[in-house]
Amino acid sequence: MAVRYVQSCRLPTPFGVFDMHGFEEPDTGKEHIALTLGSLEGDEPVLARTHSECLTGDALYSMRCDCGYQLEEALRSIAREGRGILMYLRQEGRGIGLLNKIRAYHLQDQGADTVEANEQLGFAADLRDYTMCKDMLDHLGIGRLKLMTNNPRKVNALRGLGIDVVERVALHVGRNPHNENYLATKQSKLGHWLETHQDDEA
Ligand SMILES: Nc1nc2c(ncn2[C@@H]2O[C@H](COP(=O)(O)OP(=O)(O)OP(=O)(O)O)[C@@H](O)[C@H]2O)c(=O)[nH]1
Ligand SMILES: [Zn+2]
Repeated sequence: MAVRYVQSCRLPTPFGVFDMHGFEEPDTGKEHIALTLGSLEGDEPVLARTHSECLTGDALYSMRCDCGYQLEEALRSIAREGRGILMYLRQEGRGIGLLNKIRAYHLQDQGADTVEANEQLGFAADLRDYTMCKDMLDHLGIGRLKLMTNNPRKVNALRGLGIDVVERVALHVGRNPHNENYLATKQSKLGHWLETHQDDEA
């Protein structure tokens, strides 16, 4: 077991009133949450987002990345659908942590791309592990997902954990002059599906 369930409460947002479920990694003390909306029972796939923490984008309006825009769009889409889940995973900076992300951004300010910056700091490009998602989904009784992501590694990682990703929903929002290079590197080096047309690779 990667995480254990702790407690749930209501979470009113501008998009709708979600239920917030708290989970804890016993080994590390790391805390993760899931926001759910509507009835999740039954075989009908659930609209889902696994969102990795990005303090700068999610809370501080940073335009260096697309995270904050994706978070808002995912919550809006779930509210529109009336049913869904957003797992908010505490794996800041693709797993290197906030202060290392600032170190990486400093290198990027001097010309490195997002992958080179991680490597110059001695980290792999992406250190994330999604094992906690399986426990969270099992706890909530969710088996089948329509996953909002542009990241093929995320789809593969979840499928590798036995999670049935039946559909991949593109999440193309927030492109701006400050994240143009970052998005280009995600596409060329990390393999993200970022074409503007509706693609259906997954
Ligand atoms: N190390 C590092 N992490 C970053 C950088 N920019 C954003 N992040 C982190 O990257 C994570 C989001 O990863 P993305 O690749 O944008 O998105 P994803 O979640 O893998 O893919 P999508 O589902 O398509 O959004 C968050 O944890 C951010 O904090 C960066 O330049 N360097
Ligand atoms: Zn971000």
